[in-house]
Amino acid sequence: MTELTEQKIAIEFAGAVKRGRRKPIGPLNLRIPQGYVVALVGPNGSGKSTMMHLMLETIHPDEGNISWFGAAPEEGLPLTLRQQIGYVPENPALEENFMTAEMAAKFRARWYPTWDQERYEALMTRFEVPRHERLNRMSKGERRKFEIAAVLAARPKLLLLDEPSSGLDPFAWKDMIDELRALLVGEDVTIVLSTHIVDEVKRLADFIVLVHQGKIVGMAEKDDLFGSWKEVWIRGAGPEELKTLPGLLTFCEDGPSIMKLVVSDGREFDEWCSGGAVQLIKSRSLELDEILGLWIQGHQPGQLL
Ligand SMILES: Nc1ncnc2c1ncn2[C@@H]1O[C@H](COP(=O)(O)OP(=O)(O)OP(=O)(O)O)[C@@H](O)[C@H]1O
Repeated sequence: MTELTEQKIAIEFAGAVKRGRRKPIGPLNLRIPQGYVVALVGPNGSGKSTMMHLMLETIHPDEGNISWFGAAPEEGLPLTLRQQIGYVPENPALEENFMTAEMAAKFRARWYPTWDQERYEALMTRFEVPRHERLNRMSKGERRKFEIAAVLAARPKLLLLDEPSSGLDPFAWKDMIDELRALLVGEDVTIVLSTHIVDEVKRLADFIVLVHQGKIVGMAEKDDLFGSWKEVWIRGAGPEELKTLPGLLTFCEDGPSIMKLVVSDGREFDEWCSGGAVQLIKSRSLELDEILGLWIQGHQPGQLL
């Protein structure tokens, strides 16, 4: 993709800090490129939902600022922009609890000028959501399906999804992924997604932002992250020889004269290996949780921040 500096930016955090948490969240510095899917990942309590609320302006930063599509209006988010932001919260809003899905959809149709009733109907049918049930009487998954149908029907320019698949059965989960992917093809929409589901990251995200203890550890392109870090087993090199291996992250002995390594750049490793003295026994790509673990420890993947 084009360099991030040349990209249009949907949301920018510039030194934003939110206090009043057990630990302050921030300072956050982040540029979310327009038209891409950015997955916020990180342990529980690291600050992902707080970042969503800052992006929605349901809370304000105590320091620094946030801008939307290149503007940081002093008087806050203008109505016209608010109406272009769709949000699926981690826990559904209480205000709509006593409405049926139909009533809540009517309410939202008035709020969003881009509301697409046909799309809403099609999604509700596809998800098999009971239309005349009060939202607080729905199962957790049914309620979540309504939230997703309603947020997609609003055709937002910026879509904030806080653990959207929580409570969804695998069929509905696949439908949701398909719908989100379809949305990305046809429209100039930016999606920020907070998730703990590896498959969701793999299937949707363009970029991954790792959040840890209220700080942004970094932002990387998903394909770079998944493609390059590898665990390899070799014979014929000890700790001394390994000093010459570029991109070595960790190593340990794993049997007689066998070393197990994690390397950040598969190609550099292949070149290093091709000298002849070192024998490659086997290799595997790291899983996301392993990659994130190393990243939190301070090993840097190709980063954009
Ligand atoms: N309304 C609030 N008032 C004060 N502190 C809060 C509030 N909401 C969250 N926190 C605190 O802020 C920190 C970050 O919470 P946040 O919900 O943003 O994390 P998260 O990364 O979304 O976690 P999870 O993965 O569990 O959803 C936590 O220490 C939490 O206790």
